[in-house]
Amino acid sequence: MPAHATNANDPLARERAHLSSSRAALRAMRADVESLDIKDVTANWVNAAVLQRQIDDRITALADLAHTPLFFGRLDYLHAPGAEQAEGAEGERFYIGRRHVHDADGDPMVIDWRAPVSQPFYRASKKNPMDVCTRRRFGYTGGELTAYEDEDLTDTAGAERASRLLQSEIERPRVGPMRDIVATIQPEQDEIVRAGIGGTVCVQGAPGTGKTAVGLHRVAYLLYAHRERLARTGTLVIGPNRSFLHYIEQVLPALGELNVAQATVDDLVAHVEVRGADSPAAACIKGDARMAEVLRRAVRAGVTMPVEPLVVVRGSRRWRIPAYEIEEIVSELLARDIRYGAARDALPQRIAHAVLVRMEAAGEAPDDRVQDAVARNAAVKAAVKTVWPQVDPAKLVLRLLSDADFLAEHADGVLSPEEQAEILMAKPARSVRSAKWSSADAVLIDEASDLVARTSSLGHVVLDEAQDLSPMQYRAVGRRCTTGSATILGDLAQGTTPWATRSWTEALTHLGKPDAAVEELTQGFRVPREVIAYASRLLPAIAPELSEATSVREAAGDFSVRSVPADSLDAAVVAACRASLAHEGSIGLIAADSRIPALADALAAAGLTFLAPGEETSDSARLTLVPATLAKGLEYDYVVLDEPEAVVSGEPDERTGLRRLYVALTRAVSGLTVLHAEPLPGALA
Ligand SMILES: Nc1ncnc2c1ncn2[C@@H]1O[C@H](COP(=O)(O)OP(=O)(O)OP(=O)(O)O)[C@@H](O)[C@H]1O
Repeated sequence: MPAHATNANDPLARERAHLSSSRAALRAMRADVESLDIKDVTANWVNAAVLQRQIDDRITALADLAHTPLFFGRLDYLHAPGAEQAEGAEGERFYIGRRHVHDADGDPMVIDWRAPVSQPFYRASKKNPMDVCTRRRFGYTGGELTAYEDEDLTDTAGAERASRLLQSEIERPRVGPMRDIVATIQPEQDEIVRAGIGGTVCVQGAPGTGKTAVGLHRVAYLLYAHRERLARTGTLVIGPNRSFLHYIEQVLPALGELNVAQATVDDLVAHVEVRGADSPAAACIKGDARMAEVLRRAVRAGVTMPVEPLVVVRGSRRWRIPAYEIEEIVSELLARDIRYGAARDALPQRIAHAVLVRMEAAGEAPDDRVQDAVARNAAVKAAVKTVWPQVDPAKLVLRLLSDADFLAEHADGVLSPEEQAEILMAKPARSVRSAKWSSADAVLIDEASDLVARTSSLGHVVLDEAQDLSPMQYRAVGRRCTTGSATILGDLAQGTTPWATRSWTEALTHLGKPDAAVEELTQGFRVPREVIAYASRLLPAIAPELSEATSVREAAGDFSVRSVPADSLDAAVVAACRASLAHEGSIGLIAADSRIPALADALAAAGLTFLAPGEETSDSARLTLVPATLAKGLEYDYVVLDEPEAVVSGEPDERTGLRRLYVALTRAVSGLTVLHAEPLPGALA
């Protein structure tokens, strides 16, 4: 590998020249956009504002970030693949980067990693070279191109060699928020990233196998391949909590995608303010898919068959529709698979039609306007109001949860009397506003809302840490992608809710995508070998069907488990944090939620400043104090884990406790120190 570029014949010097001219081209592209004058092309201020926003987004997307290399790879093909594959570029050689860059003539200098021509960069092998003869990877130090590495894919005799640049990228210490992995996406990951938009993909993967990374890159890929369609229909990334969303929020913008919404499941169903909490037993029942049937019955329960005929007066004439005829119309609407609200909206026209039939029979010739007028007639409106009353979803759920008879009527044969008793409010609330709603209640209201009026569907939804969702929550996510597709990411071993997913097939059924393919990722990129082996001792107790993850990290982790006297635990934890701070990278002190106040005091007394999860670590603030319940999905270079037994006993049952511990044990990239005063949980010892 060339050490340093000295002259123009040096390949590294030539690559650097290509880098600087590509950068210049990118600056020119940005300058072009900045100089656009939209005054003359927009008719009104609304258009102007929309256009200006698009322009601002584009200017942001075109920023040349000093520390993110403009290209990270080069492919030399045996035959020119054609401009159609390569963003208009001709020839056999392509530079692969985060974004497309072209010169003043419009000729591509850097090809987007998502273009078809870039795919062999991730997938080609000596066994299947995909018409590529050389794959070149570039190494950067602080934004400077400093190295390259070639793989000759035509040399089928030579063995596949692990790439040093790839390895050093994987082993790089972590600081700050999550970053993209475009330069090093692995073949098994790339298959998921580039899977077609039509199908839903579900990924089971052990901690650190790149599920989150893959999900985010998949959104970026789909936005590239189906830009217009997704601009219309929208994309959404769903994560478990705010701190997690903060941690991942910069990945897509770094890939040039600024318009992907992020939310938690609670955000999606925020019809009411959540101020209460359920017992685990009540939450399990409220999250059970059987609740959908209870709600369906309750929503339609208000529909009553008329007993009186309907009389519509028009001018000097009276038109009489007998009760049985309205009953027929109502029965027909009930039998149809349409939303309660849509059926209610259709009812006046159906009744008006019956009136019109009579008018015609009497020799009149009414037109559409007459039908509309009849539909708006006060008598028709009044009939609709009694026969098919309006449903307020929150009021309906409130009634179900506070009126034992109403619940019994609609849960009959669905929920046992004990289950019904469990979900009834101890103190029935007077109104929707004053009720102490729980987050499971909000999901019920969302289901009821969808029974009344269809929830609009997005083009693609990525659901991360899916294993924690209840069946009712899967349904809530599923109705947001009925006409689109989804990427479901999770790990059954990390399910820490009492209703955690037992099987992906079941989850996908609740989601409404029973035919989705389930893929598995097994190569771990985060956790050192020794640490993952230690954490995997818990697998027989928490997810016996899953196999242990491997680790692609070569660097041996710093790993120790130390027993200390109870009265010196806090001091030992502080000392371990201090020792970890001697290394570069981020440090996470993970502890049972109940231990957080004591540890916060101990850190403060020792003069160590610390952050809360989700707050951005930086070179000057690298220590985060993490309650075990917020550790999911996050990672730190060095982790200090306080008192495992407290993490386990902080949960309602042992299996959940051990799963919480499994999550905490698998956050470390370079080192893990476990400190305990109580005996370690049996499954670990
Ligand atoms: N191909 C790759 N190249 C380099 N780094 C990678 C690659 N895949 C994943 N990583 C890194 O490994 C770490 C773990 O990835 P990620 O958080 O996506 O895993 P996960 O499967 O979602 O983990 P968890 O189950 O713990 O939430 C991240 O730092 C990610 O950037």
